[in-house]
Amino acid sequence: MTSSSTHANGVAQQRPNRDVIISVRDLVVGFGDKTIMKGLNLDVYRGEVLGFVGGSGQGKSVLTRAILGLVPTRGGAIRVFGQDRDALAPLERRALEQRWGVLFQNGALFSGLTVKQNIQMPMREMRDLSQRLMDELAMLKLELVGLSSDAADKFPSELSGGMVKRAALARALALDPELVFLDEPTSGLDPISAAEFDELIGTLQQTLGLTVFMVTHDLDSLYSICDRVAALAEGRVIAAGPLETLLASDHPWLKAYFHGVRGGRLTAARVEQKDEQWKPAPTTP
Ligand SMILES: Nc1ncnc2c1ncn2[C@@H]1O[C@H](COP(=O)(O)OP(=O)(O)OP(=O)(O)O)[C@@H](O)[C@H]1O
Repeated sequence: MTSSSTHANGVAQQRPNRDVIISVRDLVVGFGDKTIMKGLNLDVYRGEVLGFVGGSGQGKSVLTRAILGLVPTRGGAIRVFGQDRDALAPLERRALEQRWGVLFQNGALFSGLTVKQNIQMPMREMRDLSQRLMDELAMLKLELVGLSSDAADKFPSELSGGMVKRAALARALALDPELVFLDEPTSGLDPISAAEFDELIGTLQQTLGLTVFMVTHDLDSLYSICDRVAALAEGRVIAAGPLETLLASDHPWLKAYFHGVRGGRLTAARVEQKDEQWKPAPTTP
């Protein structure tokens, strides 16, 4: 089931159909005597960019890592592509993990490897490819994320912050995933680089048909590329839906986030911008 909608940035696009790609039910996660997720529920639909927001330390990264199977859960169920990874045999789990790519916070590139070697790391682990083919694929991935071939033989320390993010995105795309997890992809970037990175994610999502789960603090990203937003507070998803729905919420955290001192300025500016777009074109006499 698909229908057309308008992206937050005004670009017409397909609304995500209702195929659930990630389903989280009654999830409980904790460390020691601290419970972080207290019965969390969330659905992520095929072909959408879901922005996941929440205060610092609320558990956004923990949820991402729980979905990826990197932290143990204490209760509930997580299904990705309809499969419960804990119930899978090792080979099936490996096949499932090849269907997603991850951009960890700050890129998490291996500092001792060049960009090309970083991109080839998942290929080496998961595929049996010749070096020549891996070299060609690495160059394609670099081009896809807007990096020149000169970047291939550089080490992460020789790259700018924006280039690190792009190289990390290229690595996340190494195995042609259907689903991509992005943990604060624009953090640490200046506003221009952040906007360019948002645009890149939006373009890739549309051209490659990706489903994107994006943890972010960046209000601009929510406005420009997210189809839906989910908000985390007190161990649960307190709201999920189009940004307009969250903007209208009375929940104290959402009100503070979107209409507080910093968020309020951006929200007002964006609403004004949208009003401008909605004005009818002037008629010629
Ligand atoms: N391996 C761990 N062991 C113990 N506590 C942990 C572990 N990983 C995360 N936590 C705790 O879980 C809580 C949530 O952390 P998480 O990194 O998910 O927050 P976040 O919402 O992503 O924050 P931020 O926006 O600041 O990145 C924090 O209190 C953190 O200290």
